[in-house]
Amino acid sequence: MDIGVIGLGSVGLFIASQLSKRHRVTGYVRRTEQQNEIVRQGILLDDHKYEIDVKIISELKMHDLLIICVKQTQMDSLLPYIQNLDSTHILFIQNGLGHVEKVNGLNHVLFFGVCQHGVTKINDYQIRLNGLGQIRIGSDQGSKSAEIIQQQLDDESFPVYYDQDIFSTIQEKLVVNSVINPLTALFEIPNGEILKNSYLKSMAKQLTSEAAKAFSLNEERCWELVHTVAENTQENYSSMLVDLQQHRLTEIDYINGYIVKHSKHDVLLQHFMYQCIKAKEMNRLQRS
Ligand SMILES: NC(=O)C1=CN([C@@H]2O[C@H](COP(=O)(O)OP(=O)(O)OC[C@H]3O[C@@H](n4cnc5c(N)ncnc54)[C@H](OP(=O)(O)O)[C@@H]3O)[C@@H](O)[C@H]2O)C=CC1
Ligand SMILES: CC(C)(CO)C(=O)C(=O)O
Repeated sequence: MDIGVIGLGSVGLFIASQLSKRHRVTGYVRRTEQQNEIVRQGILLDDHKYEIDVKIISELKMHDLLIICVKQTQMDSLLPYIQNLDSTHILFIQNGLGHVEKVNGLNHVLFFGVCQHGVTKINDYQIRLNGLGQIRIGSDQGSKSAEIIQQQLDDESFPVYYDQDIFSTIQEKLVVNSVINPLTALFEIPNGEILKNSYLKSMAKQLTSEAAKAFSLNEERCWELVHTVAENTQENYSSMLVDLQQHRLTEIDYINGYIVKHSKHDVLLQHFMYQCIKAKEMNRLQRS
Protein backbone atom coordinates (compact mmCIF):
# COMPACT_ATOMS: atom_id res chain seq x y z
CA MET A 1 0.00 0.00 0.00
CA ASP A 2 0.97 3.62 -0.42
CA ILE A 3 0.70 5.07 3.11
CA GLY A 4 1.09 8.62 4.45
CA VAL A 5 1.88 9.01 8.16
CA ILE A 6 1.15 12.51 9.50
CA GLY A 7 3.03 13.64 12.60
CA LEU A 8 6.40 11.97 13.15
CA GLY A 9 6.56 12.08 16.96
CA SER A 10 6.94 8.96 19.13
CA VAL A 11 3.96 7.08 17.69
CA GLY A 12 4.29 8.33 14.09
CA LEU A 13 8.00 7.48 13.87
CA PHE A 14 7.31 4.01 15.23
CA ILE A 15 4.37 3.28 12.93
CA ALA A 16 6.19 4.68 9.87
CA SER A 17 9.30 2.61 10.63
CA GLN A 18 7.36 -0.65 11.02
CA LEU A 19 5.13 -0.15 7.99
CA SER A 20 8.14 0.75 5.81
CA LYS A 21 9.15 -2.95 5.91
CA ARG A 22 6.24 -3.89 3.62
CA HIS A 23 4.70 -0.67 2.30
CA ARG A 24 5.67 2.56 0.56
CA VAL A 25 5.61 5.13 3.38
CA THR A 26 5.72 8.93 3.25
CA GLY A 27 5.97 10.79 6.55
CA TYR A 28 4.60 14.34 6.89
CA VAL A 29 6.20 16.79 9.34
CA ARG A 30 5.83 20.50 10.00
CA ARG A 31 9.52 21.46 10.45
CA THR A 32 12.21 21.39 7.78
CA GLU A 33 14.86 20.56 10.44
CA GLN A 34 13.02 17.33 11.16
CA GLN A 35 12.56 16.62 7.46
CA ASN A 36 16.32 17.08 6.86
CA GLU A 37 17.28 14.90 9.82
CA ILE A 38 15.11 11.98 8.66
CA VAL A 39 16.31 12.30 5.06
CA ARG A 40 19.92 12.17 6.35
CA GLN A 41 19.60 9.60 9.14
CA GLY A 42 16.44 7.58 8.40
CA ILE A 43 14.37 6.52 11.41
CA LEU A 44 16.51 4.80 14.05
CA LEU A 45 15.07 2.17 16.39
CA ASP A 46 17.26 -0.35 18.27
CA ASP A 47 20.23 -0.04 15.88
CA HIS A 48 17.94 -0.55 12.87
CA LYS A 49 17.57 2.16 10.27
CA TYR A 50 14.29 2.52 8.37
CA GLU A 51 14.06 4.68 5.27
CA ILE A 52 10.92 6.57 4.31
CA ASP A 53 10.08 9.60 2.17
CA VAL A 54 9.54 12.76 4.23
CA LYS A 55 7.56 15.79 3.18
CA ILE A 56 6.28 18.99 4.76
CA ILE A 57 2.57 18.89 5.62
CA SER A 58 1.73 21.64 3.09
CA GLU A 59 2.80 19.14 0.37
CA LEU A 60 0.21 16.58 1.51
CA LYS A 61 -1.12 14.47 -1.36
CA MET A 62 -3.41 11.47 -1.79
CA HIS A 63 -2.35 8.06 -0.45
CA ASP A 64 -4.26 4.77 -0.19
CA LEU A 65 -4.26 5.33 3.57
CA LEU A 66 -3.36 8.28 5.81
CA ILE A 67 -2.49 7.59 9.45
CA ILE A 68 -2.85 10.60 11.72
CA CYS A 69 -0.43 10.55 14.68
CA VAL A 70 -0.57 14.13 15.96
CA LYS A 71 -1.77 14.90 19.48
CA GLN A 72 -5.38 15.90 20.17
CA THR A 73 -4.16 19.45 20.84
CA GLN A 74 -2.64 19.60 17.33
CA MET A 75 -5.63 18.29 15.39
CA ASP A 76 -7.15 21.71 14.58
CA SER A 77 -4.00 22.86 12.78
CA LEU A 78 -4.10 19.72 10.64
CA LEU A 79 -7.75 19.58 9.60
CA PRO A 80 -7.55 22.16 6.76
CA TYR A 81 -4.97 19.96 4.96
CA ILE A 82 -7.16 16.87 5.22
CA GLN A 83 -10.36 18.69 4.27
CA ASN A 84 -8.81 19.73 0.96
CA LEU A 85 -7.92 16.19 -0.14
CA ASP A 86 -10.01 13.99 -2.43
CA SER A 87 -11.76 11.22 -0.52
CA THR A 88 -9.43 8.58 0.90
CA HIS A 89 -9.04 6.25 3.92
CA ILE A 90 -7.90 7.90 7.14
CA LEU A 91 -6.93 6.21 10.41
CA PHE A 92 -6.75 8.36 13.58
CA ILE A 93 -4.52 7.16 16.44
CA GLN A 94 -4.96 9.38 19.49
CA ASN A 95 -5.37 9.00 23.23
CA GLY A 96 -8.48 10.56 24.69
CA LEU A 97 -11.62 11.69 22.89
CA GLY A 98 -12.73 14.83 21.11
CA HIS A 99 -11.21 14.02 17.73
CA VAL A 100 -14.05 11.65 16.73
CA GLU A 101 -16.70 14.41 16.90
CA LYS A 102 -14.29 16.84 15.23
CA VAL A 103 -13.62 14.73 12.14
CA ASN A 104 -16.92 12.91 11.70
CA GLY A 105 -18.19 15.24 8.98
CA LEU A 106 -15.11 14.73 6.78
CA ASN A 107 -15.65 13.35 3.31
CA HIS A 108 -13.32 10.38 3.83
CA VAL A 109 -13.61 6.78 5.02
CA LEU A 110 -12.65 7.11 8.68
CA PHE A 111 -11.09 4.57 11.03
CA PHE A 112 -10.10 5.05 14.65
CA GLY A 113 -7.45 3.23 16.61
CA VAL A 114 -5.61 2.92 19.87
CA CYS A 115 -1.88 2.40 20.19
CA GLN A 116 -0.87 0.13 23.06
CA HIS A 117 2.85 0.34 22.37
CA GLY A 118 4.99 2.41 24.70
CA VAL A 119 7.29 4.55 22.60
CA THR A 120 9.61 7.39 23.57
CA LYS A 121 11.08 9.88 21.14
CA ILE A 122 14.81 10.44 21.73
CA ASN A 123 15.16 13.10 19.03
CA ASP A 124 13.56 14.02 15.70
CA TYR A 125 14.56 10.73 14.02
CA GLN A 126 15.27 8.29 16.86
CA ILE A 127 12.86 6.37 19.11
CA ARG A 128 13.00 3.80 21.89
CA LEU A 129 10.37 1.06 22.28
CA ASN A 130 9.63 0.57 25.99
CA GLY A 131 7.20 -2.26 25.44
CA LEU A 132 5.76 -3.90 22.32
CA GLY A 133 1.96 -3.81 22.46
CA GLN A 134 -0.52 -3.77 19.64
CA ILE A 135 -2.64 -1.44 17.59
CA ARG A 136 -6.40 -1.94 17.51
CA ILE A 137 -8.52 -0.35 14.82
CA GLY A 138 -12.19 -0.18 13.92
CA SER A 139 -14.86 2.02 12.44
CA ASP A 140 -18.54 2.82 12.59
CA GLN A 141 -18.63 3.21 8.81
CA GLY A 142 -18.72 -0.51 7.95
CA SER A 143 -16.53 -3.29 9.23
CA LYS A 144 -15.47 -4.63 5.80
CA SER A 145 -13.07 -1.84 4.89
CA ALA A 146 -11.67 -1.68 8.46
CA GLU A 147 -10.95 -5.41 8.30
CA ILE A 148 -9.25 -5.05 4.90
CA ILE A 149 -7.03 -2.23 6.21
CA GLN A 150 -6.23 -4.24 9.37
CA GLN A 151 -5.16 -7.25 7.27
CA GLN A 152 -2.90 -5.08 5.13
CA LEU A 153 -1.19 -3.47 8.14
CA ASP A 154 -0.91 -6.51 10.43
CA ASP A 155 2.51 -8.14 10.66
CA GLU A 156 4.09 -10.61 13.11
CA SER A 157 6.44 -7.94 14.46
CA PHE A 158 3.78 -5.19 14.30
CA PRO A 159 0.41 -6.63 15.39
CA VAL A 160 -2.72 -4.80 14.27
CA TYR A 161 -6.13 -6.11 15.36
CA TYR A 162 -9.61 -5.39 14.08
CA ASP A 163 -11.83 -4.31 16.97
CA GLN A 164 -15.59 -4.59 16.44
CA ASP A 165 -16.20 -2.29 19.37
CA ILE A 166 -13.38 0.21 18.92
CA PHE A 167 -15.26 3.06 20.63
CA SER A 168 -15.54 1.08 23.89
CA THR A 169 -11.84 0.26 23.60
CA ILE A 170 -11.09 3.97 23.14
CA GLN A 171 -13.25 4.77 26.18
CA GLU A 172 -11.48 2.14 28.28
CA LYS A 173 -8.10 3.58 27.29
CA LEU A 174 -9.42 7.03 28.15
CA VAL A 175 -10.36 5.76 31.63
CA VAL A 176 -6.82 4.38 32.11
CA ASN A 177 -5.28 7.67 30.95
CA SER A 178 -7.66 9.70 33.15
CA VAL A 179 -6.19 7.93 36.18
CA ILE A 180 -2.50 7.32 35.45
CA ASN A 181 -1.70 10.50 33.52
CA PRO A 182 -2.88 13.24 35.91
CA LEU A 183 -1.74 11.45 39.09
CA THR A 184 1.77 10.86 37.72
CA ALA A 185 1.90 14.37 36.25
CA LEU A 186 0.79 15.97 39.51
CA PHE A 187 3.14 13.99 41.75
CA GLU A 188 5.95 13.83 39.15
CA ILE A 189 6.43 10.09 39.47
CA PRO A 190 6.78 7.11 37.12
CA ASN A 191 3.59 5.17 36.34
CA GLY A 192 4.31 2.23 38.68
CA GLU A 193 4.33 4.50 41.78
CA ILE A 194 0.54 4.81 41.75
CA LEU A 195 0.35 1.15 42.85
CA LYS A 196 3.21 1.31 45.36
CA ASN A 197 1.97 4.24 47.45
CA SER A 198 -1.25 3.26 49.28
CA TYR A 199 -2.68 6.81 49.22
CA LEU A 200 -2.09 7.15 45.49
CA LYS A 201 -3.53 3.68 44.90
CA SER A 202 -6.68 4.65 46.77
CA MET A 203 -6.99 7.87 44.71
CA ALA A 204 -6.42 5.87 41.53
CA LYS A 205 -9.23 3.47 42.49
CA GLN A 206 -11.66 6.33 43.17
CA LEU A 207 -10.81 8.07 39.89
CA THR A 208 -11.27 4.78 38.01
CA SER A 209 -14.66 4.23 39.59
CA GLU A 210 -15.92 7.70 38.62
CA ALA A 211 -14.60 7.47 35.05
CA ALA A 212 -16.02 3.96 34.53
CA LYS A 213 -19.46 5.17 35.71
CA ALA A 214 -19.29 8.14 33.34
CA PHE A 215 -19.07 5.75 30.36
CA SER A 216 -21.21 2.97 31.92
CA LEU A 217 -18.20 0.65 31.78
CA ASN A 218 -17.52 -2.22 34.16
CA GLU A 219 -15.62 -0.77 37.15
CA GLU A 220 -13.73 -3.95 38.00
CA ARG A 221 -12.54 -4.45 34.44
CA CYS A 222 -11.43 -0.80 34.29
CA TRP A 223 -9.48 -1.14 37.55
CA GLU A 224 -7.83 -4.30 36.21
CA LEU A 225 -6.79 -2.36 33.10
CA VAL A 226 -5.39 0.55 35.14
CA HIS A 227 -3.50 -1.94 37.32
CA THR A 228 -2.08 -3.85 34.34
CA VAL A 229 -1.01 -0.72 32.45
CA ALA A 230 0.59 0.85 35.55
CA GLU A 231 2.45 -2.41 36.18
CA ASN A 232 3.54 -2.96 32.57
CA THR A 233 4.73 0.63 32.19
CA GLN A 234 6.01 1.05 35.77
CA GLU A 235 9.31 2.65 34.78
CA ASN A 236 7.71 5.02 32.22
CA TYR A 237 6.85 8.66 32.66
CA SER A 238 3.35 9.37 31.35
CA SER A 239 2.93 11.59 28.32
CA MET A 240 1.15 14.17 30.52
CA LEU A 241 4.11 14.43 32.88
CA VAL A 242 6.53 14.70 29.94
CA ASP A 243 4.36 17.37 28.27
CA LEU A 244 4.38 19.45 31.47
CA GLN A 245 8.13 18.99 31.97
CA GLN A 246 8.68 20.19 28.41
CA HIS A 247 6.33 23.17 28.88
CA ARG A 248 3.86 21.87 26.27
CA LEU A 249 0.08 21.76 26.36
CA THR A 250 -1.16 18.44 27.75
CA GLU A 251 -4.08 16.37 26.41
CA ILE A 252 -6.02 16.94 29.67
CA ASP A 253 -8.96 18.61 27.86
CA TYR A 254 -9.43 15.42 25.82
CA ILE A 255 -9.02 13.02 28.74
CA ASN A 256 -10.32 14.19 32.15
CA GLY A 257 -11.82 17.29 30.52
CA TYR A 258 -13.79 15.08 28.14
CA ILE A 259 -15.20 13.07 31.06
CA VAL A 260 -16.15 16.24 32.96
CA LYS A 261 -17.90 17.67 29.90
CA HIS A 262 -19.80 14.55 28.87
CA SER A 263 -20.61 12.65 32.06
CA LYS A 264 -24.23 12.53 33.22
CA HIS A 265 -23.01 11.50 36.70
CA ASP A 266 -21.13 13.62 39.24
CA VAL A 267 -17.41 13.41 38.52
CA LEU A 268 -16.02 15.62 41.30
CA LEU A 269 -12.64 13.90 41.57
CA GLN A 270 -12.15 13.91 37.80
CA HIS A 271 -12.99 17.62 37.83
CA PHE A 272 -10.54 18.24 40.66
CA MET A 273 -7.73 16.43 38.78
CA TYR A 274 -8.64 18.39 35.64
CA GLN A 275 -8.22 21.68 37.51
CA CYS A 276 -4.94 20.59 39.13
CA ILE A 277 -3.39 19.82 35.74
CA LYS A 278 -4.81 22.98 34.11
CA ALA A 279 -3.28 25.00 36.97
CA LYS A 280 0.06 23.28 36.54
CA GLU A 281 -0.13 23.74 32.76
CA MET A 282 -0.85 27.47 33.16
CA ASN A 283 1.98 27.82 35.63
CA ARG A 284 4.49 26.07 33.31
CA LEU A 285 3.36 27.88 30.16
CA GLN A 286 3.61 31.27 31.91
CA ARG A 287 7.20 30.48 32.91
CA SER A 288 8.29 29.41 29.40
N1 LIG B 1 3.96 8.01 23.01
C1 LIG B 1 3.26 6.94 23.29
O1 LIG B 1 3.82 5.91 23.74
C2 LIG B 1 1.77 6.88 23.05
C3 LIG B 1 1.05 7.97 22.55
N2 LIG B 1 -0.30 7.85 22.28
C4 LIG B 1 -1.09 8.94 21.71
O2 LIG B 1 -0.73 9.10 20.34
C5 LIG B 1 -0.85 10.47 19.95
C6 LIG B 1 0.51 10.96 19.45
O3 LIG B 1 1.40 10.90 20.56
P1 LIG B 1 2.98 11.07 20.44
O4 LIG B 1 3.48 10.46 19.21
O5 LIG B 1 3.53 10.62 21.74
O6 LIG B 1 3.09 12.67 20.32
P2 LIG B 1 4.35 13.54 19.89
O7 LIG B 1 4.18 14.89 20.49
O8 LIG B 1 5.61 12.78 20.12
O9 LIG B 1 4.17 13.64 18.31
C7 LIG B 1 3.23 14.44 17.64
C8 LIG B 1 3.90 14.86 16.34
O10 LIG B 1 2.94 15.50 15.51
C9 LIG B 1 3.61 16.57 14.86
N3 LIG B 1 2.64 17.53 14.34
C10 LIG B 1 1.83 18.36 15.04
N4 LIG B 1 1.05 19.09 14.22
C11 LIG B 1 1.39 18.71 12.96
C12 LIG B 1 0.96 19.11 11.67
N5 LIG B 1 0.02 20.05 11.49
N6 LIG B 1 1.52 18.50 10.60
C13 LIG B 1 2.49 17.57 10.74
N7 LIG B 1 2.96 17.15 11.94
C14 LIG B 1 2.40 17.71 13.03
C15 LIG B 1 4.52 17.14 15.92
O11 LIG B 1 5.52 17.92 15.29
P3 LIG B 1 6.51 18.90 16.13
O12 LIG B 1 7.58 18.00 16.70
O13 LIG B 1 7.02 19.81 15.08
O14 LIG B 1 5.68 19.56 17.18
C16 LIG B 1 5.05 15.85 16.55
O15 LIG B 1 6.18 15.36 15.86
C17 LIG B 1 -1.31 11.23 21.21
O16 LIG B 1 -2.71 11.37 21.20
C18 LIG B 1 -0.87 10.31 22.35
O17 LIG B 1 -1.63 10.50 23.51
C19 LIG B 1 -0.92 6.66 22.47
C20 LIG B 1 -0.26 5.58 22.97
C21 LIG B 1 1.13 5.60 23.32
C1 LIG C 1 -0.45 4.14 28.92
C2 LIG C 1 0.28 5.42 29.29
C3 LIG C 1 -0.17 5.88 30.65
C4 LIG C 1 1.73 5.01 29.33
O1 LIG C 1 2.57 5.96 29.89
C5 LIG C 1 -0.02 6.46 28.24
O2 LIG C 1 -0.75 6.19 27.32
C6 LIG C 1 0.50 7.84 28.32
O3 LIG C 1 1.52 8.07 28.96
O4 LIG C 1 -0.16 8.71 27.71
